[in-house]
Amino acid sequence: MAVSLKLISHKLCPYVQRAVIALKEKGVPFERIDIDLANKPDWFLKLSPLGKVPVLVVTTEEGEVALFESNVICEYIEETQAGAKLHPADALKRAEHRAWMEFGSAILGDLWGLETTTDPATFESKRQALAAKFSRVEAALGAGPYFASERFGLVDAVFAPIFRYFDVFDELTELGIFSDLPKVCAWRDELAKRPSVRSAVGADYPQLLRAFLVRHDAHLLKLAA
Ligand SMILES: N[C@@H](CCC(=O)N[C@@H](CS)C(=O)NCC(=O)O)C(=O)O
Repeated sequence: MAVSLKLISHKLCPYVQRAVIALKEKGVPFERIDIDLANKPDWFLKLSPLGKVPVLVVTTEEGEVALFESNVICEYIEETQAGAKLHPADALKRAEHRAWMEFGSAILGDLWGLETTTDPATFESKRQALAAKFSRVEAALGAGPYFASERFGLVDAVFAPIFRYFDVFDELTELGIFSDLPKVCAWRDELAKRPSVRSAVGADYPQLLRAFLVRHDAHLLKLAA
């Protein structure tokens, strides 16, 4: 039914990257348009009710629909596109996976501010909140290599970009979030190898994220110094 898909995006955004991973896993062609979030174009503000990326513009014979909210976009891709199934067939399992996708978004809620804060106390409380959330992830993981064992799915697409964010932090300093979480570490390593993840996140990502941290004079950089 969809005639073309256009993803409005930003290179550093992990919400965008989960949608890109879903599209790549399905092998769906799409156009990616990066915008400057510090200077949002008017055409984008008209499309995006919250002024946030990603937005997936779906063009059909009937016209254009702009979808927002990354998890909704991922679900739309799963429901409408051929290719590998990214959700379990069982309704209860599928609901459980959707809950963990939301949990991934909650982790990003704690992450925002950790990378840009200049206040050590805020930094420490966010670090602890993240450590607590990842210990819940550890308890939820099975034998691996992916969230639902052998099959890569949307929960993996949500967490892979989150782990790539932490990879950059880990090059700077030891945050101690993953040290006692062997299943999380194994999952993180496995996801980093996935071709869809590598192409969604991009080889220039660490460099761009480091430049972002410098621009914000992040506390993280002071820990690393
Ligand atoms: N709940 C949204 C969050 C998206 C989001 O926060 N995107 C950030 C970039 S990573 C954004 O567009 N920020 C611009 C702004 O808030 O002005 C989703 O899942 O799509």
